[in-house]
Amino acid sequence: MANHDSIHDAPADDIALLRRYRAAFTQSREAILFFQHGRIFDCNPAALALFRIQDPTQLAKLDIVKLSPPTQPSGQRSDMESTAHIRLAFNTGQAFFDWQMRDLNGREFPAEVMLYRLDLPEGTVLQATVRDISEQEAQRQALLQRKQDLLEAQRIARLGNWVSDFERGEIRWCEQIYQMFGRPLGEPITHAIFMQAVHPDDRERVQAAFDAALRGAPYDITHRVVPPDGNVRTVHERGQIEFGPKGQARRMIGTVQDITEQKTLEHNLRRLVAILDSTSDFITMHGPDGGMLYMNSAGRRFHGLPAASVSDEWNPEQGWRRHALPQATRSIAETIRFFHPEWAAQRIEQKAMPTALRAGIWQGESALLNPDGDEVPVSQVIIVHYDEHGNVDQTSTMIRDISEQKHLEAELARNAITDHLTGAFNRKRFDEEIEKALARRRRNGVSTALILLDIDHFKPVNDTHGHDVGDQVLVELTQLIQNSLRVPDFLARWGGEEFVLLLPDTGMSEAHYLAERLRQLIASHRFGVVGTITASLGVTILQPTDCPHSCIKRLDEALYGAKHAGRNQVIGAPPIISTRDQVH
Ligand SMILES: Nc1nc2c(ncn2[C@@H]2O[C@H](COP(=O)(O)OP(=O)(O)OP(=O)(O)O)[C@@H](O)[C@H]2O)c(=O)[nH]1
Repeated sequence: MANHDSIHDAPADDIALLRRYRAAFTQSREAILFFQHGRIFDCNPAALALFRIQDPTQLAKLDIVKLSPPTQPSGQRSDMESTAHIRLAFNTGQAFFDWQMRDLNGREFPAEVMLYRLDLPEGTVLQATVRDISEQEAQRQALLQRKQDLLEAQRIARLGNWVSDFERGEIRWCEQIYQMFGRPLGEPITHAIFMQAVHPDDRERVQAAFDAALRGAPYDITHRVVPPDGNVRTVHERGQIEFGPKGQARRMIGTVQDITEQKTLEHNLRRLVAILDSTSDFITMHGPDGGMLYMNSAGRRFHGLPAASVSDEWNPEQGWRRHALPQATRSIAETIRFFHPEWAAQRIEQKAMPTALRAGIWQGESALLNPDGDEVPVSQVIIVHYDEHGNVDQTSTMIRDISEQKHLEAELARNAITDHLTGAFNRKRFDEEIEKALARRRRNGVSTALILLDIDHFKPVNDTHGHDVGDQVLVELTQLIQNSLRVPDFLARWGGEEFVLLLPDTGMSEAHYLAERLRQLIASHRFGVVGTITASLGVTILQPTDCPHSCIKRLDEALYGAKHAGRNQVIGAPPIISTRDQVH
């Protein structure tokens, strides 16, 4: 603009040419600037607009350095960098470079700059063509970001994509696949290299799937890969073939997903379920609403439900599935009533569940109903699992049939208080009973009687027939006595061939009468090969001042009296009354 007057001095053709150039210069959408010694002396309207130069007369004062920020994105100082480019343009005639520019309003933008050295009659000047590439740059950045996001998403999903271009005969893997297959990044890939990475045991299957895909079948296969580090991974591959117009396979596009962790989890879970299924405890799992999701084999056997395999009950996509479980197990309330007797159901609802929900676990005893409706005692553990928000996620129960244990416990308890040969109570139990009887006597004055019974001449029975026969006599005698007692009467083996009876609410004459009846019963009974035997009996009643020792002593004395008086008789103490003569 500063030099356009010179056009008038030129010949006509040149003038026409110059006008054309001038028009092109003026209308160019690219910013064109001329400068010399660092000062701009001409520029086109596009440059004025780009650099927001309002007043063209300012141009002459404008230092080229003013159109750049002090430093470039690279961190270099703009003045030093630009000097280098200008020097290059001077020396070689041109210099192309990307440059961060700044307009007079202070907006910075990236640009492509082309510097040309123009050797004109009036001296050497530089022409700068500046193209604002901020939009392209923004697009490039957005594209780069999208690519990075995609890579990141693929990395998170452990997903890689590949293309097999049959026409060009090349396979392209994304970075993820190189990593998954443990190949050096950028290595040219062939089908052979891919197959080499596939686990040897899976190669045949993968090749068959690939061949089928070439014939149009969907390529969808899970197989293992063995990277050079030897850490076997499991991948899921999916692919799709693109066919050309003549039906020829052009290329195949596919994805590879590393599902090693998922597979490991799946395997572990299957193993755990297998363990759950092999235990003899009954295990159930319930969803957040309490509906039953799973019952292990032991539970199914106990309740007479159809057996189930792990895959019937669980799969990786759907989790637990209610396989062949009764309708009535869809809610917690129904489930509890379905499996437990009423008292246990109430205990679980009112105590067990509230405790488990509060503390995460409850353990205690309850009972189950077997398919015949019989009650089976069980020990039960209820565990409540919570999710990360503190909501109930699942409830598990572990139930153990303790009928055997209960039976043993009862037997042990019985053994502790009974004589193992005769089944009568033992001395220890009698000691407790006499204490209670004495306390009762003192408290309410009700009479309690004691009878001590000793077989006469038992030694010869053993000596003649052997100890086993002697034992049998003791057992039979116990039965005989037991059968003639009332419910509250108490029989214990005092020791050897001696038995003691405690008879609540019984006075002296009544006790005497019973003792006499027993004596006659024994004397008239035939004890197998032994034939008949007799017994001597002592009788007494508890006195308010008695202690166990004093009453037993009295009883012992009465029995001694009966023995001394010739055996096979009843003696009461005190007073000493013999009844043999009365009965015979
Ligand atoms: N078979 C058997 N015999 C027992 C058992 N306990 C004690 N005896 C026997 O009972 C007999 C008791 O004998 P003694 O105390 O001499 O009295 P007895 O022969 O019954 O004579 P008197 O009591 O004086 O009439 C002994 O031979 C003991 O071995 C037992 O559990 N089984």
